[in-house]
Amino acid sequence: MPQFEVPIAVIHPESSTEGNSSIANGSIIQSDGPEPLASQSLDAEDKSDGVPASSSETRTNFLKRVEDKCLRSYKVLDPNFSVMKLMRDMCDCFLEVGTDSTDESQETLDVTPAIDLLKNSNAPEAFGARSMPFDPLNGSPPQVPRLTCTLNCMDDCIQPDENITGNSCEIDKQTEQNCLEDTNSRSLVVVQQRQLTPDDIRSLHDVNDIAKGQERVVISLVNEINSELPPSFHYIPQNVVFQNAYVNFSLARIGDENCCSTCFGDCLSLPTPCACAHETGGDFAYTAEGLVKEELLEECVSMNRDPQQHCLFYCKECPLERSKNDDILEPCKGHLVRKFIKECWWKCGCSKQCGNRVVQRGINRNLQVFMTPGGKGWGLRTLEELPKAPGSEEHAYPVLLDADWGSEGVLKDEEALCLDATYYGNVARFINHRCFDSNLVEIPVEVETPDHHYYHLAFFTTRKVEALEELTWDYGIDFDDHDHPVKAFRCRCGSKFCRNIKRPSRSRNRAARR
Ligand SMILES: C[S@@+](CC[C@H](N)C(=O)[O-])C[C@H]1O[C@@H](n2cnc3c(N)ncnc32)[C@H](O)[C@@H]1O
Repeated sequence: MPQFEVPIAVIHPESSTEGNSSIANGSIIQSDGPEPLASQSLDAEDKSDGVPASSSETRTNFLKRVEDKCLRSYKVLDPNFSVMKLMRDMCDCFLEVGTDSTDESQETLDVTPAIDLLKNSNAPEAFGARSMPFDPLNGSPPQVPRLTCTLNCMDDCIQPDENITGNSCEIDKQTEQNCLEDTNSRSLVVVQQRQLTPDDIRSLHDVNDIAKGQERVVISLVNEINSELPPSFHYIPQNVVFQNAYVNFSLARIGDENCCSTCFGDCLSLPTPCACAHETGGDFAYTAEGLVKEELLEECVSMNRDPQQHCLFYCKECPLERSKNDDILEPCKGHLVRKFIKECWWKCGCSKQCGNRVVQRGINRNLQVFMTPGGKGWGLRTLEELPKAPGSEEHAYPVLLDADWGSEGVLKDEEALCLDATYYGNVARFINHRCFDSNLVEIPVEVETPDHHYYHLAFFTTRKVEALEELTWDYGIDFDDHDHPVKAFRCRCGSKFCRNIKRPSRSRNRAARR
């Protein structure tokens, strides 16, 4: 059973969850091209006679770049020659020229020769525009520093903001013909609306790798459904403590009984399991292939699907109930006593490649963020077949780390932790909910500290998952609990066990533990 640890998020006190439940719409998609330019407008007028010297220079520079590119790319123009590619190259060149330039006075750059080239090319296919940076704050259509890089002649056919989407947009042959026939407006437009703030830049998404190289694998993003942009958030591969969250890591808290300082190499190859297997009953949680062992996995799946059959504990004063705005404090609805996995950590003597270090090594599966066709927004899918139980860590929908509340007596509000990937998170923030028969199950994993108060939530596949299948997780939402600090949505999971349609009585208990 393979594992992949995904979600990473910001840890904050549970009480600050309120108001964070919705994920901001709109975001930035950044192509692998250059960063947004300083003020540049490449307008439609033919100013070949009166262009300012700086523009003339830029124009020459631009044309040379296009020519160089064409020479490199189109030495032999074969029957498959694509105008689309040429258009993309043109956009690239504009961006490069604009980025190179420091002259803010230049406002126009005539590209008539390039468009003439297009006119003469008998373009066999539709035009397209590249993905561009977008407004992370306001969503679509983009409002902030952005590049609008498109043919003016498209304006008659398409609203300007429709020209650029998260991916690319196309216009039909008639539109293309109209464009080619339009002799009055034949240039590219690059418009700057305002300067990017450092925060804008940090939250730009690279569609080729939204993790920006911070994971062991690249994680691409595609939208084949509509023009919606990904939400604005900062990708972080590790949890970060936010606000005044009560998280205390210290070597001193890891006692000798909780680590294997005398181990060497791979703990899984020891004839007798070391101290790090105590948490899982004296046997390691993982197989030599890095998968969660079947028995543990089945138990965790059963716990999620049928919590009533498992041990629940009830807080004297439940922080979850306290966080609701009710006048009367409702009794605790119960929390599952969960199974933990404990990995080897800093104080252990084994190697970093030890088989009892899986979640801490990060994502190693080929995953992709994609726009779901069923109205659930963005989702996460695997690009490769996953056997039962590959895992990945941490996540998205705000989750209470309540697995050990029972042993903590009366918990102060600031001690109750919540994983929230609304603004900072990893790819697991895109995992959508599926009632009951989801293909992922979450298991708490200790990596830094043995206190069960702070832990990672790792996702493991509950069955074999086909390539391109969406990865889903049962959030355990009680769709009828309107007081819950994290507001539910209208579930479109498509499961025949969907609790948003017919709600079995057990769901209230499930929801209560999150
Ligand atoms: C953790 S995010 C998942 C990623 C999200 N789809 C997005 O586009 O960013 C959780 C949100 O996704 C949507 N969502 C997740 N599962 C859903 C489902 N089964 N039906 C409808 N919406 C869902 C809800 O809006 C929910 O608040």
